[in-house]
Amino acid sequence: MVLVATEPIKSQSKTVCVIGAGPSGLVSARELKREGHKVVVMEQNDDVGGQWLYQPNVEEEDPLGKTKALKIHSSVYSSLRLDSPREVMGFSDFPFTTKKERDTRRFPGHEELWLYLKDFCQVFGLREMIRFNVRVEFVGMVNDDDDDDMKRWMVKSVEKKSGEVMEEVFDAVVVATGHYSCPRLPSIKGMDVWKRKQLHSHVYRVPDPFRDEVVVVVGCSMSGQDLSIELVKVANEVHLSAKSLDISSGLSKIISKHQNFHLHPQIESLEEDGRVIFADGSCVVADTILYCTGYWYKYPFLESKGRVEVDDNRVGPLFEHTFSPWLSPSLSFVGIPRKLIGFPFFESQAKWIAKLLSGKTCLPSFDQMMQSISDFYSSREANGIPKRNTHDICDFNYSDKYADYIGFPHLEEWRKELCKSAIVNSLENLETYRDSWDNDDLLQQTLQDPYFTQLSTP
Ligand SMILES: Cc1cc2nc3c(=O)[nH]c(=O)nc-3n(C[C@H](O)[C@H](O)[C@H](O)COP(=O)(O)OP(=O)(O)OC[C@H]3O[C@@H](n4cnc5c(N)ncnc54)[C@H](O)[C@@H]3O)c2cc1C
Repeated sequence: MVLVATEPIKSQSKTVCVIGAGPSGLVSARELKREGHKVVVMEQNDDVGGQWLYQPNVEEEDPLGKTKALKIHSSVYSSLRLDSPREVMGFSDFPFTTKKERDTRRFPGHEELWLYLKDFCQVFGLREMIRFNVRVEFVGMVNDDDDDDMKRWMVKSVEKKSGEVMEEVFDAVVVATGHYSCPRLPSIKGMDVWKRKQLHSHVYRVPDPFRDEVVVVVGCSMSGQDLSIELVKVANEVHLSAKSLDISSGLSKIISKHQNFHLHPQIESLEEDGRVIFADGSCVVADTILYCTGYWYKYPFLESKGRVEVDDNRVGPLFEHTFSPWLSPSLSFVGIPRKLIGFPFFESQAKWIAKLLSGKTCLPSFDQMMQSISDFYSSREANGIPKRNTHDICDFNYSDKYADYIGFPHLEEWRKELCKSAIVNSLENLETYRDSWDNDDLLQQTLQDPYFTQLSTP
């Protein structure tokens, strides 16, 4: 498509509020700083890392996450290891290499990624831009009636310890608040009358509380599989309820290895006496139901007057999952797409936003952005992809197309190959794929790539 660009914005340096100091917010702060913008990052936690800042104490959190204000951001559990090899995860000029006396595994535990993000902050001098323990409670336009393309934004925040409220106006806001914190629950008959323990994986940390229990795990995606495999070692029985019984051979192998591990179809109903009845008529009396059923996108602080809304987990309308046609370039979102190689993609989003704000590039016209969004929705619908999966992008061509908008290099072929290889391995050898790598040639080629020998400089 030939794009008719809107006028580049005039002034070079902007005041920008980035909300969130997870991977998306950190790389946004770096790119904005590099472009000469004045950046304030507001982070509700007391350190950087987002999901990767492990929060072990979940006692105060509502186990089903139904309450309005969640206290805990991270959904990471103690034993979690990355599901993609470390080599594919790093930002373009800051490889996620191994360090002495750290977790040097190819699929390291979560703490290693948190340390990588802390190193990233240190090397690029990001900490001084971050206000910790500051929660953003309101973001709204201050000049909505103006025709001015460049809206300005009121950001109201609360310092969590002192309760001090701040109101500030910024030229632009980058929303980088993540989307794996607000539990999404299925609607199951009898859920409200089932009196035993029900919780969402958001508050699962360790297997011990489930020792000797009968546990029903609902949902068979990565967390559902990982947690079932962990629980089967301590629980009396684990019953995994999946939408489809057509599971990977890797999962089948594990189920057949354990006599106390059972696969079921979806739950039909929950009964007051503790029974869980499945769609095929089978039934168990369970102690606990653990919902591994995903998360909602949520922006409770954002007052966009209907210009960006979440409808059935679609955040929109957003051009390329990043820009609202009405509110760009002063309002943008980083980190919305799921299932792509995350960090390099967040980096390309951040670069685009930073260059737009400094007027070095521009967006297509309003009509073109709306048309592109509409075409995208139609093509997803034609392919039978439900609205709630709008932001699931499993296609490397998409990240390449995205990179082309700003002249960011395409993902290296080795990254794509490593990623695909890990997926194939996990489908076959779910229990062992993180520790046994059967494609040594590919790995050797990868490690010779200049990416791993370049120096990371701010
Ligand atoms: C269990 C689990 C396993 C995962 N495994 C992998 C994996 O193996 N590989 C992978 O690439 N990805 C994985 N992910 C995805 C992970 O979310 C991304 O890697 C990454 O953390 C997304 O970064 P982000 O910065 O967009 O969001 P987050 O990491 O969620 O960071 C958002 C930040 O915004 C802050 N924030 C939110 N609201 C506010 C507010 N109102 N005011 C101030 N601050 C706010 C939060 O405190 C947080 O620090 C996993 C996710 C989960 C839950």
